[in-house]
Amino acid sequence: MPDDPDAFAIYPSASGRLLCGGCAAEDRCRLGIAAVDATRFDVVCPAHWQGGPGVAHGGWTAAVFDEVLNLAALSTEPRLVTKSLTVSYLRPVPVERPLLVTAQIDHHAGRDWTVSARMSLAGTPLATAHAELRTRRPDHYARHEAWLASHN
Ligand SMILES: CCCCCCCCCC(=O)SCCNC(=O)CCNC(=O)[C@H](O)C(C)(C)COP(=O)(O)OP(=O)(O)OC[C@H]1O[C@@H](n2cnc3c(N)ncnc32)[C@H](O)[C@@H]1OP(=O)(O)O
Repeated sequence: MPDDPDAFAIYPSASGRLLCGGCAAEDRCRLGIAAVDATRFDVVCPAHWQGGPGVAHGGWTAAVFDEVLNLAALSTEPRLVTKSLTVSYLRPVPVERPLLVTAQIDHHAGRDWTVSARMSLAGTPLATAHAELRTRRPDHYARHEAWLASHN
């Protein structure tokens, strides 16, 4: 745990990838996301995220959206958290097939962001998502740790 948890921010890894705190040490995205640019992502659902036969777990799809929706705003604001995330599951998402996810910023004012994304296979939409992001307060993680300590 760093001395100042609020110093945490996403920076390019050794290989130039933008990775979350859980994947940075391995220098690979365990969800199977590869950025094409800030708003387009090549994604493959790893087989171990299978929910039904040959089909992605819905939690994997939501996690991918959470990641890319934050990535879409990250170049403008590196200190974001997700306030809400809504996913519409339109068709089953196959594992181990090349998917495209596109994301965009719909609105930004002050600390509030609304963003949306779409996951598709060969041009057919499989799922869509909308999220509210918020620029975190300067003491976000310190406040969380203090709150947690008070509940031990
Ligand atoms: C390559 C990598 C790309 C990116 C990777 C990461 C992608 C993933 C991004 C995420 O998923 S972030 C993790 C999921 N999201 C969160 O954990 C956010 C949790 N929610 C909050 O921290 C706050 O509710 C939120 C920042 C959304 C709003 O807080 P605000 O301070 O702006 O509003 P408000 O003041 O109304 O606070 C709402 C309540 O939360 C409390 N709160 C806010 N921040 C807190 C904090 N930091 N610690 C403890 N409590 C906190 C606050 O005290 C208050 O409690 P009460 O209703 O009891 O009064």
